Amino acid sequence: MNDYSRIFLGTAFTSQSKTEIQILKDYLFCIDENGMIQNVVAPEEKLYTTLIYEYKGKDNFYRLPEGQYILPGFVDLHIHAPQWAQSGTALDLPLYEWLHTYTFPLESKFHDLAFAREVYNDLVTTLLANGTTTALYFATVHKEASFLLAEICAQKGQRGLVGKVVADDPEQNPDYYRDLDAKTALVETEEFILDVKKLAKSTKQGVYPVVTPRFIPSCSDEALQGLGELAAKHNTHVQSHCSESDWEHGYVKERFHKNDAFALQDFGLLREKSVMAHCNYLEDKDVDLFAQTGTAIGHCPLSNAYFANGVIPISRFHSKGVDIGLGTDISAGATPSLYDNAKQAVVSSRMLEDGVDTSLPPEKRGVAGSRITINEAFYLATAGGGESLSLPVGRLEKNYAWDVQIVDTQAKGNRLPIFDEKEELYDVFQKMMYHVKPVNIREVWVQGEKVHSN
Ligand SMILES: O=c1[nH]c(=O)c2nc[nH]c2[nH]1
Repeated sequence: MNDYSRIFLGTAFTSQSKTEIQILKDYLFCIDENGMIQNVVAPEEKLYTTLIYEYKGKDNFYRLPEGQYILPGFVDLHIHAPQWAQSGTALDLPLYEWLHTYTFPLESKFHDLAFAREVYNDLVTTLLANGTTTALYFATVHKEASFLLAEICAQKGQRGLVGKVVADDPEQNPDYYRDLDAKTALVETEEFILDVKKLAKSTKQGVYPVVTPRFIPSCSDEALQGLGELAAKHNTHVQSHCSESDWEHGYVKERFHKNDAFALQDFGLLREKSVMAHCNYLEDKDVDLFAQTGTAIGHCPLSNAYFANGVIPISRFHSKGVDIGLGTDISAGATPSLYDNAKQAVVSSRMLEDGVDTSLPPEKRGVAGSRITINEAFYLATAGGGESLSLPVGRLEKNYAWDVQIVDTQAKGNRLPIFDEKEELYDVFQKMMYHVKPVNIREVWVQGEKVHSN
């Protein structure tokens, strides 16, 4: 007698490699009490009929209806939770002005816990409804409100990795929104790390504290150094922005006479569990340093269209062995959906390959070899995100967490354009990646628990 806490029978899609999709037609997924996938059983295996015989008709046996499919839950590798309150506005300014005119004033309001609760509750619910089961969040400089975000993730069942933002440099941050000084920032960061680690003990899917220098321009040397030490001492994840725009990349070069990657490395901030957002201006030596240290890139294609002043050569960086995942970068990217960002990642890569200035001859217009496919974008949103965080999520395989979204291609209100019962499953997959909306996402599961249904 097998003893699984749940068994799902359905057709699923998962990454086989960075560029290939594995189609698991009518497979059984056997989940244990810790919410981990214990077994993945193909119809041709002997065990298949035994398991169906044992579990069919029981409450813990789930057979997907016709037209529904299982995808891994998405991993949002870069998102500013407080900025949900301004999502869709103010995208007409360059980064520096956007931060000072709109973003810092908004984030400063998160000392108000009632406001923070309202925004964070709504955001976490919205992300789950969009199929995002894991998120790597920037909160604000406020320790209590940042902890509240971790608590809301814990309550709602999302795997949240949360950073109390550090921004202490009085030259670069307004008086109304910054840490008092480096020492206070470090003390509060350490308290935050310990509080979230304690919360994690009672949270099935896990919540994680993240050391979060906003970006080099926001932080003093003392804060950057201390944060590197805290990350090592408590073995935490680290996140920041890196080589993000002409202005930011230039600022770091002027201050340290080197690129962001090497400056961050000097402060101990490039680690196996580090994720750096954007990274559009990495040179080959920076990419090699990322690969050596295990640092990952959080690719945010929609945000990049507004603030990066260029398209990141994601295909080249991927081929150099760096882990890469996908981020919404709310609110510089104005959508909570990683489906939208996956599509944009493909589109941006195509524009980089072909070029955009039609006054140039075709052979001079673009950067050859830059395109990625929707398979690769799916990989970034799922397995790539899991690898970037060193967590067993983003794949439908034994010993991975049961973090999934169940997608209904026939949902009323957004029926996908599938007109042939015998449509190739790979075509169904592509149509899902291009057409799914929250209305299609029937259920979301994290660590073996249902956290959203529609
Ligand atoms: O897209 C961005 N959003 C931010 O909030 C931010 N802060 C520094 N650099 C940033 N980039």
